[in-house]
Amino acid sequence: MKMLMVGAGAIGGYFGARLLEKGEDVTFLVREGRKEKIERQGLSVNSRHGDLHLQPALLTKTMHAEPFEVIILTTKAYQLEQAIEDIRPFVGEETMILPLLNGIAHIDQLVAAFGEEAVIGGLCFIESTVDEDGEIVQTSPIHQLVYGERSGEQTKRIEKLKSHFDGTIADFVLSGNINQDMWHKYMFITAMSGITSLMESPLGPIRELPSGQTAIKTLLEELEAAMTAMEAPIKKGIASIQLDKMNSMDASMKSSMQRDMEKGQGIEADHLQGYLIEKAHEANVSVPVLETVYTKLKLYEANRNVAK
Ligand SMILES: NC(=O)C1=CN([C@@H]2O[C@H](COP(=O)(O)OP(=O)(O)OC[C@H]3O[C@@H](n4cnc5c(N)ncnc54)[C@H](OP(=O)(O)O)[C@@H]3O)[C@@H](O)[C@H]2O)C=CC1
Ligand SMILES: CC(C)(CO)C(=O)C(=O)O
Repeated sequence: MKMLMVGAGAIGGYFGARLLEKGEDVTFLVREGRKEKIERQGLSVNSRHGDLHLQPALLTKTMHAEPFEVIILTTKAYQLEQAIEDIRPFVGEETMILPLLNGIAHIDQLVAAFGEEAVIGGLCFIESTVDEDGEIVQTSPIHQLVYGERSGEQTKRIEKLKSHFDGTIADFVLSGNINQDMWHKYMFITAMSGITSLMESPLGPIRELPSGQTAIKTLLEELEAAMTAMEAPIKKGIASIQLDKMNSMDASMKSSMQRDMEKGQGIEADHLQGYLIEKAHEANVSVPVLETVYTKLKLYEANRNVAK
């Protein structure tokens, strides 16, 4: 099955390398800078699940290639508009588009560009980053990719995809309710990235403080209220399940947003927190902790723009 991984960054590089390790037919769509780097030094993954060093097939947007059967999108949300234009030549009638971005707003963007049928659902749980040498560093035990038809059906194409994902040294999970899974992950990451970025701390020290525990709980409750008002397909009481999850995670856990801020890079504030604030306002749901988080993120963005 011909797969195109769009982006060879923290998650694209990781899951793409794992699929290549298994022997799958994966090509990376990259931009010039990344292409030169990978051609020069290879694609290296340093992971607690085993290191990899590969020389993968690379494509840039101006090169010719036949359409791919599956295109896995792993850019940041603020890079998606350009990525949509760049992948158009590689999308055929039968192509499945599988986004792994955090958030939910990108689904409408992709459906508008490629149609309802082309877009399947996806998300991932992994703690991964690209270091200063361009190598991928994957740290925590979890390295899970969840995917499925947004209709919830077990179609032939999703079964085929499963047969190619199965057996990879990473946890590829076919979901029968990917819409709900994506909303739950959206809630989780909005809180997790929000609180760790606001406090500039890994999760452990925040949640050990009673006030930190209250802040996380209140934020999750605000998110559940906003999503409920939006009629998102979430489980009732999910905020408390996610609080338990955050309390059971490794104390050293950081969010990718926080790591990006530490590196002075762009962040997905509007795609994650901003989108939900807009929807909460439309539904008259009050979200003061979420707004506090968002203010911090917007100040970071403003200072970063001044420093550029
Ligand atoms: N990192 C993590 O642990 C997790 C991240 N996520 C989510 O996954 C998504 C990706 O994050 P992450 O992997 O950290 O981001 P990275 O910045 O590490 O990787 C994004 C990659 O996409 C590439 N890219 C951007 N636009 C294009 C394009 N038009 N064509 C080809 N390549 C392109 C970038 O290339 P270039 O090198 O040229 O800039 C970069 O290598 C985000 O939505 C994030 O929230 C979800 C779970 C965990
Ligand atoms: C919280 C985590 C690491 C879980 O996958 C994540 O999604 C992120 O930081 O973007």
